[in-house]
Amino acid sequence: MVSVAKPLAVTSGEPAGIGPDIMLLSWIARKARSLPAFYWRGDPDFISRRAKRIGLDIPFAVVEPEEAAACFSKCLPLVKTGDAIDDRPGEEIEDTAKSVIASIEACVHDVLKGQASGVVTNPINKAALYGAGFTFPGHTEYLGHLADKLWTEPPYHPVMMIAGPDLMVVPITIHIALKDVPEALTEDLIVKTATITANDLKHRFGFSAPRIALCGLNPHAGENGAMGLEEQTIIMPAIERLRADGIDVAGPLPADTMFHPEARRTYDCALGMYHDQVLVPAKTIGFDDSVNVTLGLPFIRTSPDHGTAYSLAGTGKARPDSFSAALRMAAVLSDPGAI
Ligand SMILES: NC(=O)C1=CN([C@@H]2O[C@H](COP(=O)(O)OP(=O)(O)OC[C@H]3O[C@@H](n4cnc5c(N)ncnc54)[C@H](O)[C@@H]3O)[C@@H](O)[C@H]2O)C=CC1
Ligand SMILES: NCC(=O)COP(=O)(O)O
Repeated sequence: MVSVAKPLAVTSGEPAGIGPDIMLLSWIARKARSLPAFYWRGDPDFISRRAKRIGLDIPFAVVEPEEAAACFSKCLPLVKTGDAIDDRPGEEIEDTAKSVIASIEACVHDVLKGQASGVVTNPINKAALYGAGFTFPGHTEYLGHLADKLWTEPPYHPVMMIAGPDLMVVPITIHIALKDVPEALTEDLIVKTATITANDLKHRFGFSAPRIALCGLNPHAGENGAMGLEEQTIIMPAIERLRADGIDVAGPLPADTMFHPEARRTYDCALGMYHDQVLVPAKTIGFDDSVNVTLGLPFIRTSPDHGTAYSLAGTGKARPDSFSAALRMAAVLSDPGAI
């Protein structure tokens, strides 16, 4: 089993989604999958009903975070958080948003208090949270906000990475409409994101000299300006600044030819100009073993690379692989000597 100094704090995620299922299935397979100790923050009655629904006979222990590590090998530790929740898989239930957000916030506080080694988030239904007044596009931005509010050296710039054994990618703009990408893409944003990525690859992931590849924005990386100018006016100047800072950067490269196996061997992490440009190849190549990890934060946060998959919730058919990988990665990042 991978060891952690303190257990990992796992958020409830969207109760109608597969988050509860993959967490339960991971605990059941904790030994076979070599998982670190963790506890789940949410409604204990809800999770025990979900376990029964998918045919799992799990001993639970309702505990405080500091008691979780001691019982993890025998019982699944639950820390009561938020309101009572009905178990209605696949159905959007009103009024759960407050509890979903409370669970994220409580897990972050646990890390701040030294009771948890990191936060592993379960998928949320973003639209449902927006409907309840949540003003952040996703966890990544919300966790950046919490870091700014709670830690001592703001501002933090959260960077989304999808990391798998065969491909690591970072989208430079994240949760914004495609039409807004050219406007949002600036030389400073590229330099900041690539610098944080290179730094975390070195200090958290153990790459001694990380090689970054930057995608172009336009087809054929602009074809010398015939298909767009952003490569020349924004991306190339950013690359020159990064190189002047000693960062190994290639690009701007045509995104359509960057992800075949031979091309992938030439870099350690690909930075795309927008979400789908790099998340499509990452999830196509490594859907089950990739992890969403937030760089640039003063604490460790990982997550499975997928969403709530409503149609699988409560069926026992959701694969827990990416969630288990997120637990292992959080353990390794919180203590690179853990494995
Ligand atoms: N970190 C997070 O909180 C994330 C949340 N989401 C949210 O999830 C919701 C649904 O998004 P979708 O784009 O449909 O993505 P999704 O990842 O939930 O589903 C995409 C496809 O993959 C399948 N799938 C996903 N996880 C699986 C698993 N563990 N085992 C087997 N099959 C699995 C689903 O059944 C579906 O066919 C949205 O509300 C979105 O906001 C999406 C991505 C990340
Ligand atoms: N497609 C990945 C994704 O949307 C995850 O977002 P976040 O909630 O981790 O910020």
